[in-house]
Amino acid sequence: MSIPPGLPPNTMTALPSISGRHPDYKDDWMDIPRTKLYTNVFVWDEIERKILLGYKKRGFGMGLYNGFGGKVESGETVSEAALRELKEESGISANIVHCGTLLFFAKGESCAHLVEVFRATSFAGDPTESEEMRPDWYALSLPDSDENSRTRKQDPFEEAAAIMSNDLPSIPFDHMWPDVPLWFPLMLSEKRFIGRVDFAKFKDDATGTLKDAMVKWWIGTITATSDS
Ligand SMILES: CNc1ncnc2c1ncn2[C@@H]1O[C@H](COP(=O)(O)OP(=O)(O)OP(=O)(O)O)[C@@H](O)[C@H]1O
Repeated sequence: MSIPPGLPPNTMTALPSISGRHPDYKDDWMDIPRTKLYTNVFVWDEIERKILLGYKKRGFGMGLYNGFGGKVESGETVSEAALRELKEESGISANIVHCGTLLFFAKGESCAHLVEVFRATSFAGDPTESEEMRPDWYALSLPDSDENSRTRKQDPFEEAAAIMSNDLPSIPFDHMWPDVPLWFPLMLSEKRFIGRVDFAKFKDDATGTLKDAMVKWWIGTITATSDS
């Protein structure tokens, strides 16, 4: 499948890719009226095997865990916005590296989120709760999938890390945006990725309420040649 509309069109072949759709969704990518630029920063410590996530206390994504980020304000670069939001929401500073570009659109909304994702493994300061986010450390791990558990069992370093594991809680993937498990493993393995996920409201069988579900998605790993 080719790179979805709305993503940087001149990106070199992005391979391999992960794509899928909801069984009840037959349409193509939705038309996006407008796009706003956002940042999202994930900070982890390779040695202590821990990752910092924030619990969103208000507004968009309230009740979910995520990296730290927000809207890019006029006059600032994307990296400046990423560092500002990280500091405002978590109290820390970090050496950030850009690793992904993700486009999210929910049916009926007036605006899509174009999210520039950054990673950092060196940082300064103590995580501090803000009005918007409550930061906490979680044990560094991959989301559960057949693929991940297969590779984990084969990797002696992962096994050793699990044995030495800290007492931190595991990453609450069930209380994060549903797209996170699609690209999180790419981010942790320091790959570069682009992707798009469209959402629509579906009835949640368990609660009977309408819930945003992923209806169409595509994530591609950017090959090394795209830098040239
Ligand atoms: C749909 N799938 C998604 N998966 C993962 N992350 C997602 C996301 N969709 C949005 N995000 C992130 O959610 C934050 C919203 O930021 P948000 O609080 O709205 O921005 P900002 O802090 O500027 O808002 P205020 O106006 O100050 O409240 C920001 O990090 C953005 O990257």
